[in-house]
Amino acid sequence: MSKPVLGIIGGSGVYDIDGLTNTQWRRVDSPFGQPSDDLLFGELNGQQLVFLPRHGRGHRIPPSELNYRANIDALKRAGVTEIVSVSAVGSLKEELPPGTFVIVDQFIDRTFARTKSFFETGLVAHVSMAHPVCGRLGDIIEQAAKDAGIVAVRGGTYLVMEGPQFSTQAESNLYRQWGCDVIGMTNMPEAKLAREAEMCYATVAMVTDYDCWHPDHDAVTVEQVVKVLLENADRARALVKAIVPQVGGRSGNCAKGCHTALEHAIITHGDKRDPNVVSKLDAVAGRLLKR
Ligand SMILES: CSC[C@H]1O[C@H](OP(=O)(O)O)[C@H](O)[C@@H]1O
Ligand SMILES: Nc1ncnc2[nH]cnc12
Repeated sequence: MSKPVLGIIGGSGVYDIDGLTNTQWRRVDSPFGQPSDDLLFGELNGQQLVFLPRHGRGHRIPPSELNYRANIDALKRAGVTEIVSVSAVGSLKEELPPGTFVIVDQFIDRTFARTKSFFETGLVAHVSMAHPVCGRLGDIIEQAAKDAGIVAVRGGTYLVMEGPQFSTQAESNLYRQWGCDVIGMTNMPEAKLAREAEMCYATVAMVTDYDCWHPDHDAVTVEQVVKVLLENADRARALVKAIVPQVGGRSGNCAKGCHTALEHAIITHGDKRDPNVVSKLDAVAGRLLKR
């Protein structure tokens, strides 16, 4: 049974969390390489919290070069059990204008140039991604938004593109035909790796633009994204503050199965496992591999 510790992965425009006490930026080493930055450890109203700026402080690292494995592994080593991703996204629907917060519940992963699993030759595992977002954490975010007086749309499909260039209009229209709601570049393989590491994962997507499909709006620019993010920074901060106390209330493992996702996922026979691969997975899968 894991003690609940909230980890926040801050996306574009979110490079720090204010209002924390007992703060310390601490380097956490990972066998998968360098995380995006040091981790910020702190407390919010007596509740422990760990923060990681996804692109590093100062936004140094593009989506395709992020070391997603090191980021999730480092958060796991830091004791994090539930991850809330805060991400800027483009809107693929008229009714989701810039400024809307969406509690995403599905992803379509169109990325192709990233390492997507902690597992490899020498230790093979297949986890379920049918429900990529923890519904319990989604409930917590929804309730926290209500408590903080923030309107947030529950549910939505996030199309994850490779980037770093924004989409062509043909691509944007295709994703709209697929029924996707929002588009971004980072939440995959992050969500897949969080599942493999048996951590709850949920996303607060902050709509910053209409991508490039909308006849009445110019195509997205970084300038526009940053402008809308700054306008919404106070609401994002208030939402995080409201989430923290609710995460602390969990007792026992996540009822949605996030903390036991690997239970029946590892298929490589005990005598065929590569000890080098196994040793790197001490944090991610140590619970099962030490047996
Ligand atoms: C600065 S616009 C494009 C950039 O913003 C989003 O990042 P994040 O998900 O970390 O907020 C998007 O995915 C792109 O990486
Ligand atoms: N339109 C867009 N496409 C991809 N990522 C984004 N992040 C913010 N807006 C975006």
